Amino acid sequence: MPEVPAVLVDGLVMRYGEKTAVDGLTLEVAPHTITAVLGPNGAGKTTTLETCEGYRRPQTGSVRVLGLDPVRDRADLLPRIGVMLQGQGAWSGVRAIEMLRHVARLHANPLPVDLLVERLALDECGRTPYRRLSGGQQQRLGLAMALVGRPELVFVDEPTAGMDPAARRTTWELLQELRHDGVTVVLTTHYLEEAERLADQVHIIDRGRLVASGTPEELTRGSSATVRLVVDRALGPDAEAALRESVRSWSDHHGVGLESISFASRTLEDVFLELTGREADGE
Ligand SMILES: Nc1ncnc2c1ncn2[C@@H]1O[C@H](COP(=O)(O)OP(=O)(O)OP(=O)(O)O)[C@@H](O)[C@H]1O
Repeated sequence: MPEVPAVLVDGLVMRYGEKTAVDGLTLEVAPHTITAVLGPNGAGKTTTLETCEGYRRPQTGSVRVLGLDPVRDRADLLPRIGVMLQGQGAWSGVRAIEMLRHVARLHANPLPVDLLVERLALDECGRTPYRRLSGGQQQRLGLAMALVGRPELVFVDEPTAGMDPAARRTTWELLQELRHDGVTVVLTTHYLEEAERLADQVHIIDRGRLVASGTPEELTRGSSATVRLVVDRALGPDAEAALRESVRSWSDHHGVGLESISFASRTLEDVFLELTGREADGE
């Protein structure tokens, strides 16, 4: 028997007064995958996620999460899902790690708090009251709180917004490890690179409707206009000149106009991570 979809949104319509935020949205999330929901500001992503999390009741259509109704079956569902909200709600005066320990105690079989503290470098903000944490620290704490209960499914709304590049990489690694361990991850993001790197499946929504679905490869396949060549070592000036010459002669031969050729040894992110003390992943 095929496994139940981790999330099934069917004909969902959500309105705020006159404003239709979600307009007949249907989408499915396969278990044990990372699915990215993309869309411009106001597309209805957060509203959809909040409905899946049981914070809002579908006005029209239905939502099933792990086969359950997020409102009616909330008590059964809550221990099985992790939620990282945008602008994480937290008690402003509570210290970061106390809060994480508190959330851990609410779960039957929590992850060791110290492990999360170490992975997400939360020790640097352990005694700081929540309201004094930087935006990126609040995000990391929010992620830790979403994961501490060992959920089967996590909803992460713009998980890396406001994170520095090192924290963003750690978050990507953590999300990939979760998928490897069989957890389903549903994320929204405005960083297309994030979706491209992480997601098995991408849903693009606009004005509350699904406009495209597919793997990143399926969505980006087509005729190529940008060709990127990655070589395994730094090229000296002679090798660069020879490569330029070969490319020019190829383009003359095939009648293809060249708009630019550029050479770069590292990305700005590589330089940043090197200078701020964390090695790039060697990718
Ligand atoms: N509580 C609310 N009351 C009234 N309108 C709302 C409310 N929440 C969201 N909206 C409106 O519904 C639409 C969808 O909002 P939503 O937050 O779901 O979009 P989003 O795709 O998550 O956007 P973003 O990328 O900016 O986070 C927007 O036009 C927004 O202004």
